[in-house]
Amino acid sequence: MIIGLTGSIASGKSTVSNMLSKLGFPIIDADLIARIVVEKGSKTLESITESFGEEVIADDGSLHRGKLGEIIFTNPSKRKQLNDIIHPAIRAEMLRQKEELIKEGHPTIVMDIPLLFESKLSHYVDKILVVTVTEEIQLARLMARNNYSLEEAKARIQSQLPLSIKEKGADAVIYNNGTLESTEEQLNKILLAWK
Ligand SMILES: CC(C)(COP(=O)(O)OP(=O)(O)OC[C@H]1O[C@@H](n2cnc3c(N)ncnc32)[C@H](O)[C@@H]1O)[C@@H](O)C(=O)NCCC(=O)NCCS
Ligand SMILES: Nc1ncnc2c1ncn2[C@@H]1O[C@H](COP(=O)(O)OP(=O)(O)OP(=O)(O)O)[C@@H](O)[C@H]1O
Repeated sequence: MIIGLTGSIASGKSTVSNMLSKLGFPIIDADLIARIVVEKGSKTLESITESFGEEVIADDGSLHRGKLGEIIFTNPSKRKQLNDIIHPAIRAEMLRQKEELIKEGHPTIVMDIPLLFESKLSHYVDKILVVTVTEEIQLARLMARNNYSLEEAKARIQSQLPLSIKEKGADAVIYNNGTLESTEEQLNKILLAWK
């Protein structure tokens, strides 16, 4: 069984993914892959530089994530431009890792994909688990975690589909507004039901 773990920015996907990892499930992490495919010297980083200019490259030749983030989270057409460059590479690596884990004989695999719905990747997975929070808590946690201003945090939240829509497309929903214990309890119940 392939579990698709999704939600919105700062809703708690990594928190739940860490819990699943501790339970022994192998995790395919789209955010981590997104970092690997743009490493120095990669074709993808070359394409990004061609489209966005040297201003998104740091002094050491690596991607300046802050600069690129400033551009794409406030401009939908630039965001699409980046997605068109980087998403094919991310998808290819996610599928490669999935095949490898299946070959290794893992009965259950978790794919942590923030943009599962936006990128229409539901067919990659058998069950969709959405981690949700209230807008208020999401904003507060995002500002605290990344030191973002209200505007920066809102821009990032608005670059994704609303959580209310993602909840409707879920096989199960974890409400991550309370304690970590409460989140873990919900997760355990869902896993039991899916056994
Ligand atoms: C623009 C980049 C360089 C900014 O890097 P930064 O370190 O500030 O953010 P990070 O990568 O940790 O992403 C944080 C969160 O932002 C959200 N996010 C990232 N990219 C996008 C996007 N293109 N559209 C909407 N939300 C996004 C996701 O919820 C993600 O979990 C980076 O987010 C990126 O390369 N994005 C494109 C790849 C992508 O779509 N990743 C999402 C998972 S496939
Ligand atoms: N139940 C909780 N109680 C308190 N803080 C929490 C809880 N769940 C998550 N957090 C905190 O909220 C922030 C966002 O959580 P997390 O990083 O898991 O979200 P995410 O969905 O993976 O975000 P992103 O899409 O940006 O990768 C983190 O700083 C995390 O420590």
